[in-house]
Amino acid sequence: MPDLAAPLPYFVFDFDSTFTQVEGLDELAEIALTGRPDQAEKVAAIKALTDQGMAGEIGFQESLARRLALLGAQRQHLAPLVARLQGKVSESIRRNGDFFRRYADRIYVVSSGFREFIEPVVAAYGVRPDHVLANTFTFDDAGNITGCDASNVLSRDGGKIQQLRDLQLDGPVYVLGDGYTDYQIREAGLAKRFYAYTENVSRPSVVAHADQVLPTFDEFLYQLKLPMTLSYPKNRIKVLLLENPDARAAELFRQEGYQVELVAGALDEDELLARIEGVSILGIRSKTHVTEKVLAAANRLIAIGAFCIGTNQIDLPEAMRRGVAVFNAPFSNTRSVVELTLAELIVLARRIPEKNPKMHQGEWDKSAKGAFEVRGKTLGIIGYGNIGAQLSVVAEALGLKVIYYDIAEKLQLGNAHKAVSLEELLPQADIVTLHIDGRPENQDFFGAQHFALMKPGALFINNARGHVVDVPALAAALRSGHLGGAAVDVFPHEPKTNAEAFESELRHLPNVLLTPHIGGSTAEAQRNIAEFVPERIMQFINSGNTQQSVNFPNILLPAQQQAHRLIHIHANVPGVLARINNVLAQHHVNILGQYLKTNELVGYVITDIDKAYDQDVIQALREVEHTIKFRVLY
Ligand SMILES: NC(=O)C1=CN([C@@H]2O[C@H](COP(=O)(O)OP(=O)(O)OC[C@H]3O[C@@H](n4cnc5c(N)ncnc54)[C@H](O)[C@@H]3O)[C@@H](O)[C@H]2O)C=CC1
Ligand SMILES: O=C(O)C(=O)COP(=O)(O)O
Repeated sequence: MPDLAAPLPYFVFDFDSTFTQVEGLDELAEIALTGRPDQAEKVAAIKALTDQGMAGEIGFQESLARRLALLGAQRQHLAPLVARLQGKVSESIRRNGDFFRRYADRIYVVSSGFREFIEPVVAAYGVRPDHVLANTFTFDDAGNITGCDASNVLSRDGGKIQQLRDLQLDGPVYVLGDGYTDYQIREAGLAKRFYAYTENVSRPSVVAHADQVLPTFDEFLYQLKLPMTLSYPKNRIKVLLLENPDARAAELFRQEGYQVELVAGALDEDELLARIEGVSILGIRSKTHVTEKVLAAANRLIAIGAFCIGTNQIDLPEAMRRGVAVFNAPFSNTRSVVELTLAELIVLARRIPEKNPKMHQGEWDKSAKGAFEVRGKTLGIIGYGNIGAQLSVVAEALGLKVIYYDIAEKLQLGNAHKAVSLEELLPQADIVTLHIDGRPENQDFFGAQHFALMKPGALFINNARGHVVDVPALAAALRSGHLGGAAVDVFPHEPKTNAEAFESELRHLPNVLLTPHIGGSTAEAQRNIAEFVPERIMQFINSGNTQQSVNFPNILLPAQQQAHRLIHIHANVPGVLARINNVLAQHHVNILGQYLKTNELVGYVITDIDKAYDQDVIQALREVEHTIKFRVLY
């Protein structure tokens, strides 16, 4: 870490694949060879030579000479090349352009690439031509690029070392680059530190020699406590994804620059406790329980993503008290559960769970006994939420009569009839299906007295949560023959992974269809969930938007240009907003926009303030009484 009271070190940047995302010569080859049949082959050969040179496998001069011979480029290709490179400046360098303009005196770009394309690209960032050290092309009279100026030290092996010697910089030098030749400057004793820059390409032989690895330029600025655009480097945000959400989720988080770690199954409390430290985003599905103890150990947790609908597995009030926002995917898999339920009620009505295994054993049991059409029968839906209500509409289309019961007032859809109690619904229904949520009060919601109220021969379906049904009572109702059959997708105790055995007293009962909690397990649902949840979480992290959070007051404040955004989460006690605003007033900070919303436990304030503020105000805001979490977003 430099002593920033002293003059800054000199920063020596490589250009190709560091300042820009790509290699200039590779891009030039693509432009020059456009439309030629051998384009792909030649570009591939040039790229291979670039890599060999960068990794130190062949000498730099050999790599360069061989690439130029293959190139066939002309002067007229340089303007389109510059335009292309201007659009391919590394993302984190682009967003921290102010740094380059502000410290232009201390910045050099030293590259074995070519001045003709480097100078105009870095000039837009305030880097002066005399601080660009690079090769130059040679041309023939027809404008063909014939090679490079051989008198330039950078065209030779060890060129960067010699160039740094010639520069005679009068202070410590920090080199940032992706290539072996960048490391060699440090090896030769001409740089104090070498940072392997891996935002665009990571070469093991280079990373192995680095003092530090930089996944982004934000990380460099953060480590050196230099001014930066983001308040925190995204590469420091760790995501732990459990229970196999669709691969798209990890892809989206990685695209955002986060570090992602995957665990195939669920984790129990002890296992999660061992892994939660340092995690900023935890992704789970229905099986991992996020308890008070886990939340207490989660020292960096910002958000939990439930890659499913149910959130009963999360201690939501405790998450709230700790300022951890929870998001789920309330709609993405509802259709899948509806389709499964429809399939099940027909399959049960035809007694297929009994007939199918018999067929596999060679037994031909053709009979109509106990089989019925569902048309005209009554479907009793308990829990008329997103799934229950959608099922109601589709079931009516099949010719079922629908009766439903919900503790909340719900709009009845189609010709569905509302029952005021379970006692009213159960004796009327030929098929009863549960779609209530798994809140703790619903533990053992449906028991022996409810099965007794059902019609003899009626069917029972539970695709909601295992613990809402008294399973021994269900087994007894099936064994006694009172119920005609059941389909069950969810169980009080479910295996954590596919490697564990499934135990239940429902196994081996007649006309019982058992499925391994697959109500939402379709390609469509999983893909939708894997897009929806990361999007919500990233919106929360980047802009403070808590829309559709399960446990946080929902706020959406439009982004303000030229503002800093402060996020303040506090215990919901009187006077906190006044205290926040007192601190801002005392520090003469101008508020550009502000929004407060509270729920029973927490208050959530987004404040946009003027660009100009001193650092003391941030500390003072952190110290406001009853603060749970405070973040500067940008
Ligand atoms: N098997 C699977 O793979 C899946 C299971 N689920 C489960 O299905 C549940 C329901 O999902 P959604 O319809 O999307 O949720 P939702 O929240 O839209 O609907 C739940 C409804 O149940 C009602 N309710 C809750 N407790 C009740 C009670 N004791 N008596 C009567 N009504 C009650 C609520 O008022 C609400 O209207 C989820 O919470 C989840 O546990 C969801 C998706 C997939
Ligand atoms: O969405 C839900 O609540 C579900 O029960 C689906 O759970 P899963 O993602 O399959 O563990």
